[in-house]
Amino acid sequence: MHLSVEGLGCIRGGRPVLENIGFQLQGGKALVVTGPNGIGKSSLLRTLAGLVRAQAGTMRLDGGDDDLTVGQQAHYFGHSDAVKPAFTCKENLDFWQAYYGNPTRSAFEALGEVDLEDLIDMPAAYLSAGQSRRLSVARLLVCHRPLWLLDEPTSALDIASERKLESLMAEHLSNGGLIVAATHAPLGLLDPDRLLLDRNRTDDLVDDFSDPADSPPSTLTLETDQ
Ligand SMILES: Nc1ncnc2c1ncn2[C@@H]1O[C@H](COP(=O)(O)OP(=O)(O)OP(=O)(O)O)[C@@H](O)[C@H]1O
Repeated sequence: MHLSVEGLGCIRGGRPVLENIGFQLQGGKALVVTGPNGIGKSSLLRTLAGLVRAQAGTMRLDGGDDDLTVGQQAHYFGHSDAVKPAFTCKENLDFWQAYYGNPTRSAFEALGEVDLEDLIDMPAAYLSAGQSRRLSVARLLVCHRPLWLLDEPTSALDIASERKLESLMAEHLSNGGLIVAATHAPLGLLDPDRLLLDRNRTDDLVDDFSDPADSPPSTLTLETDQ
């Protein structure tokens, strides 16, 4: 499987946020996306997920399902946990499994992986921030989707849960899956490709009060091991 992104651009709030972003990612590899606040890391992940419209460019998952978009073949793990508070942990995972299809682990098994099995019948509203994040991690495990789009996945996780996420990401990659992760923190991924989003320093041309986030990232550094 191979993810190919070329010339990708998106507009948010009427302003260009991403322009001409491109990268290639082989199955079994992770791409770590870094860059300063507001540069467009989350926007890139949301565009890949199909949650923000691509204004320009193409994205393709070769070796995937030609009838599905890239987003339909991806787990999107965003800043907010995709958790329904009135549902129990099991009901949340059962919902996603029924919605996504391609079941892999049961809710009980997935909760066991993130050490939440004792809370299987607890309404998600009563979970702590870290427990809710772990429930979101469990969502990745109940259905197979080859591409994981992870936005700051370790936020709110304790050290043990970070280590667990590391091993789950490694397992996904060793099964030929792909990961695109936006992060400010090390994720413990072995030998990932890297994409740095940055702007050219054209501050002389910009008045003192303009927000640097007003210009889209125009410097793109891509390091691959391919
Ligand atoms: N829903 C939205 N509507 C309009 N503009 C948005 C929206 N979400 C983000 N933006 C703008 O898009 C730009 C990129 O934001 P984005 O969240 O992608 O950055 P980021 O690199 O992920 O930042 P951070 O490191 O702070 O998470 C910012 O200028 C932001 O103001």
